[in-house]
Amino acid sequence: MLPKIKICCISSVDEGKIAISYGASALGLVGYMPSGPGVITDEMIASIAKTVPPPVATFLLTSETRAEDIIAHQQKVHTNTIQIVDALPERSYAYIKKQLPFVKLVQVIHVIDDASVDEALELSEEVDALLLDSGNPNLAIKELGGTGRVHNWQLSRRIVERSKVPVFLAGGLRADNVQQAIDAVQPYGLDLCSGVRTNGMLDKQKLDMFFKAVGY
Ligand SMILES: O=C(O)c1ccccc1NCC(=O)[C@H](O)[C@H](O)COP(=O)(O)O
Repeated sequence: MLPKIKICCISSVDEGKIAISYGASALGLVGYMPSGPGVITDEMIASIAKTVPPPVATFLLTSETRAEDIIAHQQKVHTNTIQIVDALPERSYAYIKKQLPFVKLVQVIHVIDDASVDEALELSEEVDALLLDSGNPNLAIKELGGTGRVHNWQLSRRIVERSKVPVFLAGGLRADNVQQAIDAVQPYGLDLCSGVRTNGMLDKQKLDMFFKAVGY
């Protein structure tokens, strides 16, 4: 089966339609972040989300880490999935699921070292999917995604082999490295932002090359 493709940093209704026309299974809509190129307003996230047809998932990327703030963020924009890009100190996944039973939860793991593998496998018990990215939450200004960098795919492969839930691979994916990434990691899905953009805009030629490189 071909990996699902999530196109992230969607910034308008038009970009969403273009990504879907190439075969995207999910769109990423980036809320407020401490850094990164893909942030849009919550009003724009809500307007894009309501135009997306049912088979395509809408991921709200939130940097909130308290359950009530995450719930309030989703209730403002009405996506069907929440992508949590930072660690939740209170591990409040069960509470969020109880409050939002029809919304899927995806936890981002920034893959840095062996501890990231342990963290991912522990959290795979709590969420609907994992997304392995290349940020650095330990910096003074947190880097929580959209870096354009690849990480250590051997660590990601170890997570995929043992995770109880589907795993998306992100971080620096492009048409010219995606097949190598698939072979190395065997993820359920792929997620990318900078690899299909030119000067911040979705680039149809790069989208075409990326989807073809994956085998669509
Ligand atoms: O793009 C951002 O501004 C951003 C900031 C903080 C968290 C996530 C962000 N982007 C969304 C994503 O999940 C990206 O698709 C993912 O990080 C991969 O990005 P890239 O390496 O540029 O393909």
